[in-house]
Amino acid sequence: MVAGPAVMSGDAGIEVVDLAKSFGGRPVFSGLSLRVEKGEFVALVGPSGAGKTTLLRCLVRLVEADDGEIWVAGNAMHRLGGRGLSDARRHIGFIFQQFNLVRRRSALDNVIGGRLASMPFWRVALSLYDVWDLRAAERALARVGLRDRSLLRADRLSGGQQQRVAIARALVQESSVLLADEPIASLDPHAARGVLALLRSLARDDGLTVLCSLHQHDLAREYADRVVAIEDLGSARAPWPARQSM
Ligand SMILES: Nc1ncnc2c1ncn2[C@@H]1O[C@H](COP(=O)(O)OP(=O)(O)OP(=O)(O)O)[C@@H](O)[C@H]1O
Repeated sequence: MVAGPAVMSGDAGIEVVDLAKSFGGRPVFSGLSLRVEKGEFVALVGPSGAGKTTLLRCLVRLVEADDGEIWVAGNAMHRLGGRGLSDARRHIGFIFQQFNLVRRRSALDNVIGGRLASMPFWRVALSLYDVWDLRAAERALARVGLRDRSLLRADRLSGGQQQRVAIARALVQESSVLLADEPIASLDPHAARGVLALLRSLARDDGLTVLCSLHQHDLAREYADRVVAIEDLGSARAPWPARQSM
């Protein structure tokens, strides 16, 4: 990894420089560079196996890159460790295809879960949240259009509503960057459009930086400010035969 200042002087929301990752000696990508401006909604497309999930996970160091620089919200993620890395991750929202909600807990409880890292365990176990946390969770649910669903159990909500709860959980972390990995893959077309419209609004109206992997190129073009193909970002080399299946 390249040495450098711990805080980026530029103003990108996300910047990746010369990133390389292989698994067991098989390269997924190398020399991959990407810049996403603050407040920009970028859709990441590419064939199955091209490395979209790997790239998103590298950004938060859930997967360790072999080489390169990773800057997210001004933090040099590639240089951080321990507490510094945890603190940086706390302000990066990660949205998954399968929502990852606690099904038997209310929407509100799930959203408050986004603040767990800053709460003592006993308060979480007893659902003793302070007023500030509650208000923040209610605001986040209102922002995603679910003010009137806050007390419903997550498994009583539709797929689109569950994904909105997951987005609210990311918002309550005070994230300035949202990483979304196939967030609409489990949704019907109507709900999928609703989630993409919400991500677009969070970028345009709230200034969040959004990087979202998608398979549907038409929806990517319709909703994102910019569509990037992972294979154009560097020497992306999906392990054969994944690229062949396109
Ligand atoms: N933990 C791992 N160990 C070994 N190989 C892996 C691991 N994670 C991913 N890969 C491989 O890396 C390549 C990229 O996978 P990745 O999931 O990032 O692709 P993707 O573009 O997100 O695909 P999809 O669109 O199908 O989700 C694939 O060939 C995959 O098999």
